Amino acid sequence: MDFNFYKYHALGNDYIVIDPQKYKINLNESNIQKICHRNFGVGSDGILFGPIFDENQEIHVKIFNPDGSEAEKSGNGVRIFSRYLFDTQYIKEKSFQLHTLGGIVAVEYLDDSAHMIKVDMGTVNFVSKDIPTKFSDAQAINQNLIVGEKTYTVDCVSIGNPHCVIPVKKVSKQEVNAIGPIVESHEMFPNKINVQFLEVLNRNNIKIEIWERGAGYTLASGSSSCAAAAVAYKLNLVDSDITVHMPGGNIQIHIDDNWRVHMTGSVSSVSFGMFASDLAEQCQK
Ligand SMILES: N[C@@H](CCC[C@H](N)C(=O)O)C(=O)O
Repeated sequence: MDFNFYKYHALGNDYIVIDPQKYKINLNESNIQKICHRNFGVGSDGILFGPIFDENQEIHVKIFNPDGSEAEKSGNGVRIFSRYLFDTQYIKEKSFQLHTLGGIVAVEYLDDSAHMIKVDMGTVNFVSKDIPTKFSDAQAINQNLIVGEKTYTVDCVSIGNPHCVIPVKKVSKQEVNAIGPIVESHEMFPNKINVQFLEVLNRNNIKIEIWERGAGYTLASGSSSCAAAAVAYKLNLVDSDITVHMPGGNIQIHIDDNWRVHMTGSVSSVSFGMFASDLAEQCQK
């Protein structure tokens, strides 16, 4: 039986997979918002729409935030989508390449059931205008960001999607919920930005709290883990193998000599199902 949607989570960061090869749907902004809504829809931190095959039969995925915006990349999203491709037998090999708007990622299944997945997330980029930010320094490292009455020292980076990392003594959910939405839409970030508060525990462990662009507070984020680890490494606060601790669980990061970020983490299946008549009819419009 073919289902309309599949749901997975990666450390509590949950995504709905909708497969255009199996289910026809009009994924406009309003329909995405409805599906992701935790009261009016199925509920999730985003939608993964794929596989979409190009002329070379290479696989592409589109990543949507719950506000309906499209993200260039998602670390948990690519692992979850890779697990879907494994579960539905689109991919039978141990490794393959997946295309996202933010670049190609190399995926490797680490066990026979694809519960642990390793992804080469690509190279980190600290160049202010590439991220993009409006900082005048070439690199968006150690920049002052005025948020209300307070000035934060922030470090911004792109791993395909944009991130603003705020190193602090101790991370708190309360602070990320208060400051995150302001930083996300700050005038210094023309495409908006994902926000992480970063606490360095020791040279191999960091802790983050996350405010995601287009999604809000999330329990975990793969690209945020890459961004925060890369900033901590750039500031020489950690070594190249880092465990990122988040409220939903841990992700392992390795940064190689060329600043490529390798991310390893789990994926769990949650449910599959059908959109029932009211939601289904709305989403065909
Ligand atoms: N949950 C993701 C990030 C999803 C995209 C992000 N909200 C954006 O707009 O860039 C992850 O695991 O990386």
